[in-house]
Amino acid sequence: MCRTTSQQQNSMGAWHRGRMWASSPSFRRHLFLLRSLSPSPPPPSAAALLPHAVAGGSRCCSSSSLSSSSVRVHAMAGPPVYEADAEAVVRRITPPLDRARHKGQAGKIAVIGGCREYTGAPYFAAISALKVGADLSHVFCTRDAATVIKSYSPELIVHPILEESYSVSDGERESVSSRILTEVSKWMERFDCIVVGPGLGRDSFLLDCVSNIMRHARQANIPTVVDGDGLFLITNNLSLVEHNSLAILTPNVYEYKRLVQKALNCEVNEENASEQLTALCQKIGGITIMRKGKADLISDGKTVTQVSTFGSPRRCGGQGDILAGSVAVFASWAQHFLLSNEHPTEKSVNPMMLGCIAGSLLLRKAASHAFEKNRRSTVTTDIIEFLGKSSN
Ligand SMILES: NC(=O)C1=CN([C@@H]2O[C@H](COP(=O)(O)OP(=O)(O)OC[C@H]3O[C@@H](n4cnc5c(N)ncnc54)[C@H](O)[C@@H]3O)[C@@H](O)[C@H]2O)[C@@H](O)CC1
Ligand SMILES: Nc1ncnc2c1ncn2[C@@H]1O[C@H](COP(=O)(O)OP(=O)(O)OP(=O)(O)O)[C@@H](O)[C@H]1O
Ligand SMILES: [Mg+2]
Repeated sequence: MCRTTSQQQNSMGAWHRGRMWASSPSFRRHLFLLRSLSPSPPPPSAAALLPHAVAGGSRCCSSSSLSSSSVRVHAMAGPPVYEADAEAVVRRITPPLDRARHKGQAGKIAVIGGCREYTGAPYFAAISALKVGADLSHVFCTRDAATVIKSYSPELIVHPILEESYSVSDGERESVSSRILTEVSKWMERFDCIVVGPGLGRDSFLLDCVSNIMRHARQANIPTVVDGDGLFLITNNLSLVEHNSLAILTPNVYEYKRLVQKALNCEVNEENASEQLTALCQKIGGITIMRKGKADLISDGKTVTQVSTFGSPRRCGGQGDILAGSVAVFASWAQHFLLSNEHPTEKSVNPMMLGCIAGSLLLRKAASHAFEKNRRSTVTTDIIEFLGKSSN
């Protein structure tokens, strides 16, 4: 009969415990966290799961060559940036299509935007939120824009309540401003996330009113995605988002440049992209920023991650609007997912980061499908058509 020594028994026990740990849900949750949000060089076993590590926003080595020394070298040029396991993030935070659920439980989103010039942007953001899987999507826009946006889609709930300077006399400003805030506040508590800025325009009176709406959303703890002209607004008044952990900024290349100039008082540094992004998040405090570009670089000032799945070579306007609407839905799903999850490690994950990761991947996949079908004639509506096929 084969007899095992106590040392062998101990090591067998450890092996069994290891196997059980490896197959346990908490181990899988651990791996998921390492793969999607690892801020520092992961242990060797987890390193193998990382598709690749990058520094300064550009790819530098493959997983097989990921060693602590390579990470150290790149860490000198800014914190290492790992490609997020965005597929895993999307799978994990997307709620099941459960027959027991009722309308609203998969999310209620509002877009604050739409003026005389721009009606496409708020429509793209709001309809994308619905197509990603939210149950209700509202748009708060000016009167001029409302009829146009309604005519694009009967699915959207459109509130024609914002006003631009040209339609308000000096004497009316205060009362109109407070009426607008009262009107939006009635709805605010119902929203899981708001998107401020797509097609908002830059009228000073309108932006003052939207500043009040942002302050109200913050008091009500509503996650807020700031995009387009919303970024113009906050760049000139950073206190609107300072230390708001529920704020997500999604700047494009020009919006990022203006933000860096204003907040850091310097120019964009491509060599040290991740370090600069981290510094920007820390300077503003508490917020999450997704710097859009060839790779979407995402940080909350503590970790930096990126999504670089190839989407499409078409750069038609409106893709950022799809992204903003999608991020809003995913951020609210991530918040619900983490709140209903007991695991302590996952409690420390930032749901706003997960929302950005998931939104970025979805847009890129949809853009890729649309380009395959439409080639150079691909436009934003073509991409929206593929949001369903690209999600879970
Ligand atoms: N169909 C629509 O209604 C659309 C409306 N949009 C809205 O349009 C508004 C303005 O957004 P934009 O992204 O156009 O913002 P900007 O007004 O900042 O940029 C306009 C364009 O000017 C150029 N530009 C800006 N800054 C520059 C710089 N420093 N150096 C060189 N070129 C520069 C770029 O080509 C840029 O695309 C936003 O409210 C946005 O949401 C866009 O989302 C696109 C689609
Ligand atoms: N050079 C690029 N290569 C690949 N993808 C890109 C590139 N630039 C942007 N993207 C993708 O397109 C998405 C939208 O980014 P973009 O910079 O076009 O936003 P935007 O200018 O705000 O768009 P919008 O026209 O809606 O305002 C980003 O998430 C990113 O994934
Ligand atoms: Mg934009």
